[in-house]
Amino acid sequence: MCGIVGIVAKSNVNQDLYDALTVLQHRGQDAAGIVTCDNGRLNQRKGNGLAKDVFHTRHMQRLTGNIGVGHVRYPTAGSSSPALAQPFYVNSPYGISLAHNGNLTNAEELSKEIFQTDLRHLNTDSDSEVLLNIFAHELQKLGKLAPSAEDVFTAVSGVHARCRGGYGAIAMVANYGIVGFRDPNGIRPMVFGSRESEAGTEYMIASESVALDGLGFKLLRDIAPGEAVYIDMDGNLESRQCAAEAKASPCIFEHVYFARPDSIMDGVSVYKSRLRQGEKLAAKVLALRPDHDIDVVVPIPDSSRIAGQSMAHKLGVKFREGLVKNRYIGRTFIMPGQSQRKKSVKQKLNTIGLEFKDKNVMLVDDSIVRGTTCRQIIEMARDAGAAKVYFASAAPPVRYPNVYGIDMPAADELIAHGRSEQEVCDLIGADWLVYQDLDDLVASSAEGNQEITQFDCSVFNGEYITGDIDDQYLDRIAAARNDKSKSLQAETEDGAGIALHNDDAS
Ligand SMILES: O=P(O)(O)OC[C@H]1O[C@H](OP(=O)(O)OP(=O)(O)O)[C@H](O)[C@@H]1O
Ligand SMILES: NC(=O)CC[C@H](N)C(=O)O
Ligand SMILES: [Mg+2]
Repeated sequence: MCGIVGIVAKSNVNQDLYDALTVLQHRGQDAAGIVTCDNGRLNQRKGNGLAKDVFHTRHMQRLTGNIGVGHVRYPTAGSSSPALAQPFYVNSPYGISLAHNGNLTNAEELSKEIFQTDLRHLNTDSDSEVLLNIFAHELQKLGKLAPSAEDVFTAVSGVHARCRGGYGAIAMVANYGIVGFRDPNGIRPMVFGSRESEAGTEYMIASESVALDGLGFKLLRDIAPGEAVYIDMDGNLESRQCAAEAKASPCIFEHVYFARPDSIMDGVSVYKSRLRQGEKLAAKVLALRPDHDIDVVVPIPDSSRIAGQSMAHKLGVKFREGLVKNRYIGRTFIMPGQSQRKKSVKQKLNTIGLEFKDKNVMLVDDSIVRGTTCRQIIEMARDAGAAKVYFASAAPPVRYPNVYGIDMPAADELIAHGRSEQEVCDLIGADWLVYQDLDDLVASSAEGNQEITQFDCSVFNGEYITGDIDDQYLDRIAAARNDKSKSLQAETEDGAGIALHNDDAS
């Protein structure tokens, strides 16, 4: 669930790429990178941190060129080392830089193929480096001195044939153009848009439409599942369906949590989808407890504000912002370690006492994943004098790992895994817990675009739409990426800065 962007413009793209990354920052806080191409030379800056911390004026000045790609990272494979910051680069063929959002589920097998059959070297354990090398190999084997749009599309078809999982990617072929492509299920999102300049039409491809809005690009449309969109250096755009079989199954968790509400994703307004989530949740509350005694609905900022508002309205009770967020703390869920997440909740949110004192409060959050947030907030609500503390989740219980680009690899770290709703309620210390039904969540999104008949809901129902996920795979990723393994990895990572892509302190 990273943020990716690519721009083909008529003048330097550095500032626009930077601005787009800051708009996409909610998708990844761990590392950021930009690569531009100027007269055949690539300029690159990447490192750990937020976009504003990674790019200084001196870097921006050197990131010249009318074409470039950018990335903000939320790690879902490999470590958090600067060596895994993106875009990744490979010199052959042509010089390709790639920014990836998602997760390949067959990266391990592909790594072997890349070495043994494709005769290529991988320097990290990032699945994105795998994706880049597969794309590069598929393009190289066409043996062209200069690749055409057709060649690029053939290479994307080759990627579809070999890579499994969820991926949205933007690749820049030095001196030739930029291609954006999605996996055949369109699990991860991607849109493109255009902007008119005096010198001609400019294009942007990005994870979310908010990146286009912020920079004056007009949303043209989503890239379809399995489709690729290629823009050459002169600004000629071509698109092609490259997958043998494509069927939209976008990740519903984007609508729950990841995406910004002002984005339009696969034709669905994320804002409206969240409004509908709140209405349906209220309908469930009214059905279960027609004589409820809720005095006030309080959202847990930020992501549940919209669902909280529509829920309160439908319930006919007051909506109050009883929790204030420290805007300088990032999103806690996408932080890499549990201790960091836990500490950040208290630093991030504080109660306004009068909204809790002697009241029956319905707290609303978009989802409960590890239970880090809700446990602490319920405690805070009680400390603030609430009479009763009810809790509503705009998403159903998260019970299964995600394998498509959300870092929820270990089932036993999910508070609802193997537990009934009542058990979760007891664990988090609420007086009543109500979860959204999955059908209602799906309807909240599907009502925004009737053409999408299926969503990836694997974290709620354990059904993995790519069909290649078995228990052994889940055990493997759980062992490799649970919180304990990640903190051990972080401790032993002192040498990481010495990898090929150094994070120079300059
Ligand atoms: O059950 P948990 O493991 O705590 O995860 C769920 C919480 O994490 C997210 O908030 P986050 O602070 O990341 O971002 P937000 O400010 O966008 O709500 C999400 O909105 C929930 O509040
Ligand atoms: N969240 C993502 O999209 C992550 C991309 C890639 N799998 C990584 O870990 O770097
Ligand atoms: Mg939240």
